[in-house]
Amino acid sequence: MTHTTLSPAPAPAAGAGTPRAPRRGTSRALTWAQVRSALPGALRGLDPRALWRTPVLLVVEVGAAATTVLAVADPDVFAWSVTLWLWATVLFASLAESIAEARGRAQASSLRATQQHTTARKVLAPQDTLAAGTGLWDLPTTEVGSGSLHVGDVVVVVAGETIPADGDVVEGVASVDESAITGESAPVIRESGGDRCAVTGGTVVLSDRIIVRITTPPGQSFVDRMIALVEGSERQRTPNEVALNLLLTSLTAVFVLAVATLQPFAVYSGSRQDVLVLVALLVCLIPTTIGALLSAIGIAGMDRLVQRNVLAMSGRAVEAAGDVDVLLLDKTGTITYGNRRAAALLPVGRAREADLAVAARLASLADDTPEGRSIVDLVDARFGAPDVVDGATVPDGAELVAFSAQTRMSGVDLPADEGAPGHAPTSRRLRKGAASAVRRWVGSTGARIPESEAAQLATHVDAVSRAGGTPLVVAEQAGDGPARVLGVVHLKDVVKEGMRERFDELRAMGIRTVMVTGDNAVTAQAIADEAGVDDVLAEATPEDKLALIRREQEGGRLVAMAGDGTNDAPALAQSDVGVAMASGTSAAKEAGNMVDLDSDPTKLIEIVEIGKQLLITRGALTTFSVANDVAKYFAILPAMFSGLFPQLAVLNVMGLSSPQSAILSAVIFNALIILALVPLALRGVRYRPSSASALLRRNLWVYGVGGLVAPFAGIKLIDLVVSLIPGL
Ligand SMILES: Nc1ncnc2c1ncn2[C@@H]1O[C@H](COP(=O)(O)OP(=O)(O)OP(=O)(O)O)[C@@H](O)[C@H]1O
Ligand SMILES: [K+]
Ligand SMILES: [Mg+2]
Repeated sequence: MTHTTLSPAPAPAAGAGTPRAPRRGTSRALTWAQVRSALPGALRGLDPRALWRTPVLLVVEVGAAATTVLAVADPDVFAWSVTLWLWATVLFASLAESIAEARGRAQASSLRATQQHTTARKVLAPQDTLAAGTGLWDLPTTEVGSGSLHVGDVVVVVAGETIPADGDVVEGVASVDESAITGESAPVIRESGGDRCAVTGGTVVLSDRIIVRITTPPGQSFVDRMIALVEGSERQRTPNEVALNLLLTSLTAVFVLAVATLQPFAVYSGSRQDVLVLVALLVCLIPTTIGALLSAIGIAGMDRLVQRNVLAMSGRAVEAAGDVDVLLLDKTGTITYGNRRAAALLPVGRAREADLAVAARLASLADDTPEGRSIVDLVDARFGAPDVVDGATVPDGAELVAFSAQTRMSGVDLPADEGAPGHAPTSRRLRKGAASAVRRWVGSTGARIPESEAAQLATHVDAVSRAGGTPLVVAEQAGDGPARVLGVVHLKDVVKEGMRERFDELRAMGIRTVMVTGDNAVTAQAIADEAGVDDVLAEATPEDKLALIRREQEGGRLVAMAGDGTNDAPALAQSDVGVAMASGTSAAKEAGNMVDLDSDPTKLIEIVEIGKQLLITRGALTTFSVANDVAKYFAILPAMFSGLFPQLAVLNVMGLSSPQSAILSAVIFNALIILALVPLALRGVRYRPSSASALLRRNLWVYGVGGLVAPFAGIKLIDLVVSLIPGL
């Protein structure tokens, strides 16, 4: 057995190697080309069946259709100008969404490039052989197109080849270039057994070879699903969007009623109004601005996530991210690099280091986790392997005890051997695992660990844990006798760089970070101190993680979780925002609602920022839109009734040139403001970490007062131009 041993963080050497690939969609400014390419989509969006979902805009379209009929019947410059600008209003609204979708598509196409067809080397064997997942190296293979692979198929990928589809490594270790999807040039290790077994279609194996079991059918990979989402074809409205849309619709209904009932009063007081003018008034009063920009804001949020290499599977999760209170992270592979490797053997009592080595190696030969293999590697490196035990494989008749997150142990039951001369043949049971678990197991055999040994064991466990390492205690039971502890294996792991600063940032955003780990309390605390998380939950089983999340949620808090392991899957599914590391298992990725292609748990900072930005942008533009409509009221009402009530002229604070010019200017402003705000809707309102109430106050000021003032200036300016048009 040979394994590639790479440093835990294969960082590209400074000055050497390929530079970091540019982030997707480097140029984020809105260009004319984008607007032009969005035009056909915008025209399609004028279809009433498409507008049906946004009643505010449907009302504008119906109004535009009505004024068209009126203008045809009784043509004059005013009627045609209003009509034209009403159509422009609907078109601009449709254009906003279309531009957002077009930008999403551009973003997605760079992802789609990774989903090209390749040939795959499919292993030919009966289903049960494939399902076993071992001994697949020497089976015959056949070449097939990646498009014809099915879930459960098993393929061999060797150095230099592209991985044909998303899957899990079932045998082997390889370094993989994932730059096609992450833009990150440093290779990553993918290996069977552990929490780093998932591979993504389109990435390239750099060294060694692996056997991969396909986990997603072609066309339904994470990348495919994300593409469908950013392109808008599968975008479903989030509960917040639905609620806001409902509010906008009710407001619209109220104004439709108000404007409709205006006419009887007007007739009664002898100033019957043109239907044209009533339609113009209605369109100016209903919240067209936010109605037009609402879906663009949502699409742009998803789009910003893709730019940061995060694939979100639902818009709802993006919104939830904006309100997250607690972030749970698992330790190994999330806060640390997760390349836990055996570094030292610490014998206890009468056991010699060689005894411990033999037992640890035997107990690991069939342990397909990276930890298990690293123990075999360490013993082989130190003692020159198979000489220590006979044969490199577990003896016939041995029974493996696989590692589980519940038992936190693994090992092997060896059958009775011939026995040394003078000794009766005895069977042996070997276990290794978390100290508390192995102590319990030793106790269950009726053994009492002698006091001196117990003290020595505690010292070793403590020393390893304090150093942030994971101690695995090794114990042995001969026959039915009492078990004895042989010693401790020191598994070393390294905390990822920059964790402390990132957690400080999260704290500034008001988010509490909790590390949840299956490891012991001392190790957990050591790593927690080094990484700077707020809280730890140690010796946690998957059920404990789940219970912790439920507890937080019952307290009314929104929980985000970053994890990579199969044992994290239930917790990822339960949390409001579940971010699975792309390096993690497919179970974790299926359970979460986001996948981080960079496998960086602190990406949550950016995810939260984007979520907050989305919520703030929506709130700000809603405030602006409603404030705007109030101001337009002052432009139109005096114009409508000034003939009848000259006193109303006081309300004509803007000093607009004529009633017709005032009404037309308001309509034009109402249309242009949509276009003017498209860049802001796409870019999002700036977010700086600060308290929610401070943000609210600031935004009410900027967008509320701004929304009130802008129309006065805007309409006045437009009026100056419009009044030059002959015939008005
Ligand atoms: N291969 C193994 N054999 C025996 N025991 C193991 C093995 N791997 C891990 N353990 C023990 O089980 C404990 C739980 O491991 P696990 O990987 O499930 O942790 P976890 O809950 O995923 O948390 P984290 O990933 O943050 O460490 C470890 O702390 C270690 O003591
Ligand atoms: K309006
Ligand atoms: Mg884990």
